[in-house]
This record gives sequence, C-alpha cells and structure tokens, in this order.
Amino acid sequence: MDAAFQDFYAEKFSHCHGCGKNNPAGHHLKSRWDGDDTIARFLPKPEYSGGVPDHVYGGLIASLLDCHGAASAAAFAHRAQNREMGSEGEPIRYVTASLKVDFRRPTPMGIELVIKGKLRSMDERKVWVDLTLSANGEVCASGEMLAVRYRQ
Ligand SMILES: CCCCCCCCCC(=O)SCCNC(=O)CCNC(=O)[C@H](O)C(C)(C)COP(=O)(O)OP(=O)(O)OC[C@H]1O[C@@H](n2cnc3c(N)ncnc32)[C@H](O)[C@@H]1OP(=O)(O)O
Repeated sequence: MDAAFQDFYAEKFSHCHGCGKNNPAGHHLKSRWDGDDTIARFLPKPEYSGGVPDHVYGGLIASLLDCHGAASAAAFAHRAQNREMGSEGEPIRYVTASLKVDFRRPTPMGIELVIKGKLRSMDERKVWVDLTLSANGEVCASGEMLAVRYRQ
C-alpha cells in the first residue's frame, strides 16, 4: 500500500495520539489520496465505546477527524504546489485551528470506519477541509476544519 501522509511527518512531529507513528499507545491513523479527496480507515477497539457498548465514543470520532483533516490539509497544500508529501523541498505542515463536528447518527462499533476529506478552499496560510466519517456507507458524523500552516 502507498505511504500515508503521516509517514512523512518528521520524527519530532510523530508523537500525536491520533496519528503519530512514535506514539506506541496511539491510534496510528493513516490518511491517503482518494482521487482529489482523501481517505483513512479505522476500526475502533472495544474500549472506545460510547454510552452503550455498541456505539463509538464521540471523542474518538473527533480525534479521527482532527488527524485526518490536518494531514489532508498538508497533502492539499503540497498538491497545490504540484508536489507530493515527502517530495524534495520544505515540508508543509498544518495544525488544527478549528474543528466543528456534527454527530448525525450513532456510530456502530465493530465496523471499519471510513473517514474522508475534501478540500473546500485554501489561502496562503489556511486550509478549510470538509470531513465525513461513515460506517456501512452511512455518514455518522461530519466536520468542518480550519487548518493553519505550522511555522517551523
Ligand atoms: C506540526 C505538524 C505535525 C502535525 C501533527 C499532527 C496534527 C494532528 C492534528 C492536531 O491535533 S493539531 C493539535 C491541535 N491544534 C493545536 O494545538 C493548535 C493550537 N493553536 C496554535 O498553535 C495557533 O493558534 C495557530 C498556529 C493555529 C495559529 O496561531 P498563529 O499565531 O501562528 O497565527 P494567527 O493567530 O495569526 O492565525 C493565523 C490565521 O488563522 C486564523 N485563525 C487562527 N485560529 C483560528 C480559529 N480557531 N478560528 C478561526 N480562525 C482562526 C487567524 O484569524 C489568522 O487569520 P488571518 O491570517 O486571516 O488574520
């Protein structure tokens, strides 16, 4: 499988609980291209249940959207420069400045979740990303992110 966007984060930026490869207790979310959009897949462990055992905890859902959105922003910004993540030149990295999540229906446990990102717009330092999290082809949560370019 192709490398994920997060595989190109520098070691010092790879400690995120949601997506850092250097966080042994983390989720290790992996985001990739899906045409012009982005996609990640994740199967929550049973301990991430919500109020009832067969629904996913909302904080985990927000976490998945957070990491996928920030990684997607970096990928969109690279493509806007006709580059790919990991290409030569200064890496472009983003952090989440704002994340709005709408929980549309309960998210079932035991099913692989599909997280998608779509570029809404970008300017010199900011990227707006529309996000969804689906199970069994149904959108369970949607999100809107503003990611701001990280100044090294
Ligand atoms: C480092 C790369 C590796 C990534 C690792 C994985 C990341 C996974 C995703 C995350 O979990 S990131 C962690 C959660 N996010 C943070 O901890 C970010 C904390 N916030 C900050 O560090 C700063 O507030 C931030 C860098 C986002 C912006 O601060 P700056 O001082 O650099 O810039 P400024 O405050 O001037 O904001 C830049 C622009 O964004 C706008 N802005 C910032 N925060 C906003 C907000 N919350 N809502 C709306 N607009 C906002 C701000 O108005 C401004 O717009 P204009 O350029 O048009 O004037």
